[in-house]
Amino acid sequence: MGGCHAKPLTHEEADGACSPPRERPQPPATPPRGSGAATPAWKTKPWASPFFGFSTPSPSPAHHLFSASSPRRSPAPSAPTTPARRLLRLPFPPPSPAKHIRQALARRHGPPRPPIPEEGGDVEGEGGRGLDKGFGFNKGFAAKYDMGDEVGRGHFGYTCAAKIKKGARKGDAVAVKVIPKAKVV
Ligand SMILES: Nc1ncnc2c1ncn2[C@@H]1O[C@H](COP(=O)(O)OP(=O)(O)OP(=O)(O)O)[C@@H](O)[C@H]1O
Repeated sequence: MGGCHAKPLTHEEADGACSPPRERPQPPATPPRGSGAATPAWKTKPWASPFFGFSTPSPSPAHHLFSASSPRRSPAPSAPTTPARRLLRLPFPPPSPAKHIRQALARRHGPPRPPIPEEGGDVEGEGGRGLDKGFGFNKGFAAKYDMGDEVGRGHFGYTCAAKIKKGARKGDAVAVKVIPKAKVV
């Protein structure tokens, strides 16, 4: 008959009195050295250590991290993964976010505008009037414009009144801004 005692018990007494007898874990039997035919225990038992002569009766939790069948090492193809884990598996860094920014800007501002057509150096301005880009004294400027008096000055140059000599707008009064080359650097 078992019963609990107040005095300290020896291991044998305690095992028999308060708990069912336990079996001590026995290390797996390993063949004696030199027998030759036996395979090492660490090759057949995944929890056996190749570095130590003994093995634990139950596998270590760390065993799952390193075994070939571990889901940490070879996850199943259908296993759910987090986005961060997917990024880590990419062979190259993720593409630049500039592409997404460009797409967002295109959605907001619409498609890129076509370039303004230029014909003979004239560009259609907001009012529909041609803006003469053929400026410069070296490209027939004197043949095209009849320069008048200076009407004002700015930081970069001065402005003169002029009249168009040729073309459909012949006789129109325009203002010609003259910028010295020294200011155009
Ligand atoms: N179309 C025009 N008709 C009459 N006067 C003009 C015209 N354009 C310019 N002016 C006169 O010429 C002056 C200088 O004009 P400009 O365009 O060079 O000024 P600004 O832009 O201040 O100069 P900057 O760009 O060199 O600093 C103006 O203050 C104005 O009095």
